[in-house]
Order: sequence, then C-alpha cells, then structure tokens
Amino acid sequence: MNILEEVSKREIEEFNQRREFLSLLKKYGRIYPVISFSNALTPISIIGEFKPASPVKGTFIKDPKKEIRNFIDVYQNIGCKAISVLTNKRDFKGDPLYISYIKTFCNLPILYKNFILLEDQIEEAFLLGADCVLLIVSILGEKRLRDLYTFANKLGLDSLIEIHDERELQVALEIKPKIIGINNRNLKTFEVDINNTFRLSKAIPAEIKIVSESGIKSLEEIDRLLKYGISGALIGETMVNLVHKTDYLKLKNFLTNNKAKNAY
Ligand SMILES: O=P(O)(O)OC[C@@H](O)[C@@H](O)c1c[nH]c2ccccc12
Repeated sequence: MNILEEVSKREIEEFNQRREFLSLLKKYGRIYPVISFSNALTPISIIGEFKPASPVKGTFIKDPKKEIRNFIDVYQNIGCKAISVLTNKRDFKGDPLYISYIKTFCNLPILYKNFILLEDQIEEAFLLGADCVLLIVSILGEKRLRDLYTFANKLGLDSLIEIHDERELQVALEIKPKIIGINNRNLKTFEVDINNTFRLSKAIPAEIKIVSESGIKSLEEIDRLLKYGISGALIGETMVNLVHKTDYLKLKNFLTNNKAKNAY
C-alpha cells in the first residue's frame, strides 16, 4: 500500500467510529446557507489552508485549537478568497468540527479537505457547513468520482476535483467539473513540482476553473500562476510559516494591487 492508500484507509476507519456523530448532525440539519466556492475564485485567489500537520513533514501547528482563530483572521485580513480545512484527525491533526467553528466568524467559502470515499463523508461536510468537498481522482476512479460528484451537486456543494497527471485529467474532464485542482505533489511519492500545473493546465478548457495545489512558496510563483490564468492557489505550509513569522504584508500588498488592476 502507498501512503495515499494507507491514509485513506485510516480515514474511513476514523469516520466509521464517529457515525453516531453523523446521526446527531442529521437531526439538526445544516445551519448556514451554502456559499459558492467556484464563484469566489478569480485569477488569482489564494485559498488559505488550515493544515496542522502532514504525515511526511510532521507537526506545523502545535496547538491548532488555540491558534485556529488567529490563522483564519489573518487569512481573511490578507485577502484570501476561500479557506481549506484539513478534517483528517490522525495524519493531519485536523478536525471536522473546525469547519463549524470557522463558520461562526468567517464568511469565506470553506473546503472540507479529506480523503473522501463515501457519500456519508460528503453529508458530514454539508451538515457541518462546508461549501466544497475535495474529490481525489486517484483514490476514486471514474465511476465513484461521478457518483460522489453527483451526490455533492445535489446537496448544492461544489467539488474540487483533484488530479496529478494526464490520465487523471482525462477522467476528471469526463464529468465536466466546474473546478479542477492540479496537485503539484505526487501523493504516492510526495515529490513536488509546480510545473505540473503549467503542463497540465494547457489541456483544460477555459470554462473550467483551475486551482494549483501544493508546494507554492513564493510571490514569483503566484505571479506566474496568475499570468497563466490559474484561478486559485491552494497554500498550506507556506501560509503556516507566514502566520507564525507574522510576515504576510508582501502577500497582502500583492493581492491588494492585483485586485486594483483587475478592477479596470
Ligand atoms: O502545504 P502545501 O504544500 O501548500 O499543500 C497544500 C495542499 O495542496 C495539500 O495539503 C493537499 C493537496 N491535496 C491534498 C489531499 C489530502 C490532504 C492534503 C492535500
């Protein structure tokens, strides 16, 4: 089994242990209206990821419960257009409950970031207040991808369809999604190469929004993504570093200037 298969398997075990929680959520229903995730993405929008840890690099945020408010406040303040929240507990030290907490003070659309294999996981995301779910082509295959995409659509949720190579891109294009996420990280080997976005984006029709995911580290890279017409940059580790070093002014200025340019 590769890392991706192992993490997905553990997530399903974890999810099955909280089935009672899902029943409880179902009783109360969803509180917040769904916000369009795809409409929030215009070249170039930063999707700030709340990522407490990774299975390969270890812990990024020591006390996520204590720090989450500050993180999301900073993400909003610098001009992020959407938030991604790791909800996998064991390997990423995330929590599904972070979604409903963030909803109480933040109006940005939220992505439920996890290894989704079951309709029930999408239902949990919906009931907690998420606006978008991540569907990873390499763990789903064509049939399951289509089923889960349809299910999310019925609930009014957007899906970020994650691909890593040409073959997965062809599978994704079959369902005519609104948003495709090109992962610069190979989730089987964890190698990162941002050129993956530039290479694969050429074969994606203009009406589909593209999000570049993983390994984005500099303003130069964000600028290059912008020039390629990429709609979104999903950034985890680098955002954590910026928040911890309170070193986000350059990014904030870049996003403000870019907004000003786009206004004309
Ligand atoms: O921390 P980074 O390198 O900026 O990466 C963020 C995000 O792309 C990454 O967390 C991610 C992309 N696809 C995933 C699937 C599951 C878990 C995590 C991910």
